[in-house]
Amino acid sequence: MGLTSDEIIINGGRPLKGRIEVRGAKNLATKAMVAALLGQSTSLLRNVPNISDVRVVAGLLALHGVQITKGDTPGDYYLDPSRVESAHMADIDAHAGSSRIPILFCGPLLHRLGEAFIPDLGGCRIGDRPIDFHLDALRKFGAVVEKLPSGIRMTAPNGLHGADIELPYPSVGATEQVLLTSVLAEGTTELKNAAIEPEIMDLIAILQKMGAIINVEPNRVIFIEGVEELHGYKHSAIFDRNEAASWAAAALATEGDIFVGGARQEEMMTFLNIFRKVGGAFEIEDDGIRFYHPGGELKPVVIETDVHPGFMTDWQQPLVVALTKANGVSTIHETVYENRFGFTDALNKMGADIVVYKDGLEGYKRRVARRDFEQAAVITGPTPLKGADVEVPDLRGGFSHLIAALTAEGQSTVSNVGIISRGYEDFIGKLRQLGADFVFEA
Ligand SMILES: CC(=O)N[C@H]1[C@@H](OP(=O)(O)OP(=O)(O)OC[C@H]2O[C@@H](n3ccc(=O)[nH]c3=O)[C@H](O)[C@@H]2O)O[C@H](CO)[C@@H](O)[C@@H]1O
Ligand SMILES: C=C(OP(=O)(O)O)C(=O)O
Repeated sequence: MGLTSDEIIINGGRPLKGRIEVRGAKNLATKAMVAALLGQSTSLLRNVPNISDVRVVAGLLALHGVQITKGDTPGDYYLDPSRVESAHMADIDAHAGSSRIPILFCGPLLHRLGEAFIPDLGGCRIGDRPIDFHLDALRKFGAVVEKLPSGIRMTAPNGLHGADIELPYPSVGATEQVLLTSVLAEGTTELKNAAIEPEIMDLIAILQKMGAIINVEPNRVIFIEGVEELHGYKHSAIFDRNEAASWAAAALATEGDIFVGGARQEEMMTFLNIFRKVGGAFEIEDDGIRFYHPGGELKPVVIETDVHPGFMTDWQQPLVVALTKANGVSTIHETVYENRFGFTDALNKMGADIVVYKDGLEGYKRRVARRDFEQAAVITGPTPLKGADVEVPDLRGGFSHLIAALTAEGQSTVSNVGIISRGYEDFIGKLRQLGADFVFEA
C-alpha cells in the first residue's frame, strides 16, 4: 500500500538525541483563546502552539465574530472580540465532534449574547466523557439548558448570577467552566473541590489580567467576585508539560538524550520523581530540562494517575513504553478515565507483555477511592519490541506508538498519525531533528 500523509514508516533502534522546543500548552492555549471572548478589547496570546486543536478553536471563534490575527513573532495571536454581537453563526454545527473546547464557550456567550449553541463535543475517545458537572454548574448560574439532536442550546433569561458550587470530582474542564462563567456573573461564586492544575492557575492569571477578582484558597476552594466588565489581556501561555513528559519518555525508551527547551521543573515535579525511580536521569537548566538514559537497567514502578499534583493521566501512555524495558513488574492504576489503556493492544502486538485489568486489581486499596473499581495495567519487562503495523487510537496513545516503533527492532508502519497533531506541534520535524530514521510524505 502506498504511503499516505497519515502514515509514518519508522525504522526502530536508533536513540533519539538532540534539542527540541516545547511551546504553550494545548490545555491552556485553547482555553485562553476562549477567555478572549470575555473582554471588551483585543487580547494578545503569545507562545500559542501550531496544533490542530488551536486551529479548531480559532475556527470556532472566527464563526462567533472574533477576529484573529497572527503577529510577527511565531505563536503570537491577536484576538479581537469587538464584532461578536453582530456575528452570524451559520456553520457552527460543522464543528461538531472536533474538540472538547466548545463546551467552554457557554459562559462567555451567555454573557455576551444571552444565548449559546454548543455542537456535539470531540476530543480523545478514552471512555465516557460526560458533561454533567458543566451543565449542573451552568444551571446554578441561571442558565436554561435545552438538549437538541446536534448539540445543546442555552439561554439565560434572567442573566447569570454567582453560585455556590461543589464539584463531585476536581474536573479540569468543569473548573474552567465555572471560572469563565463566574467572572462576569452578578455577585460572588464559591467553587469547592476545584481542579488546581498549573494550566488552571495560568487561566486564572489571564482572567486577573483582564480585570477579574479570583482568590485561590486552601483545600481546592476558589472564590470569585463577579465584575461588570473585563478587558483584553497580554499573556504568554505556560509550557506544555504533557508534551515535555512525552519527549522525556521517548529519550528514556530509545536510550537517548533529549534537551526539552521550555520545560520547567515546578510543573513536572511528580513526573520527574517517577522518571528518576524508573532509572532515567535529568538535568534542570534555566531554559529547559535535559532528559536521558544514563545507562544501567530500568526499574519497575507502581503509578496511580491522579489530579494535580498527582501523576497526570496524560503522562502514562508514553512512559509505558519505557516500562516494557524495565526489569520486573510495573503497575499503572488509571483513576481519572475509565478506559485509557486501549493503546496497549498495539504494544502487545509488538511484543510487550501488558495485561489490562478492566475492573482493577483485587485487594488493591487506593489512597482516595473514587469508584468501586479502577482500571489497571500490569507491565512485565523487559520485553524487546519488534516492528509492526499499528494504528493510532488517540493523542497520547498515538505518541506512545511512535516511541514504541522508534525502540522496536525492524520496521513499523504507524497509521492515523494525524491525531497526534492535535497536541504535538511539528512532531515530524522534531523527530527529524532528533535523528529518527523514518519516511513520511506530507
Ligand atoms: C483539553 C484539556 O484540558 N484536556 C485535559 C482535561 O480534560 P477534561 O477537562 O475533559 O478532564 P476532566 O478533568 O474534566 O475529567 C476528569 C474526570 O471527570 C469526569 N467528568 C468530567 C466532567 C463532567 O462533567 N463529568 C465527569 O464525570 C471525566 O469523565 C473524567 O473521568 O483534563 C484531563 C485530566 O487532567 C486531561 O487528561 C486532558 O488532557
Ligand atoms: C485527553 C486529552 O485531551 P482532550 O481532553 O483534548 O481530549 C489529552 O490531551 O491527552
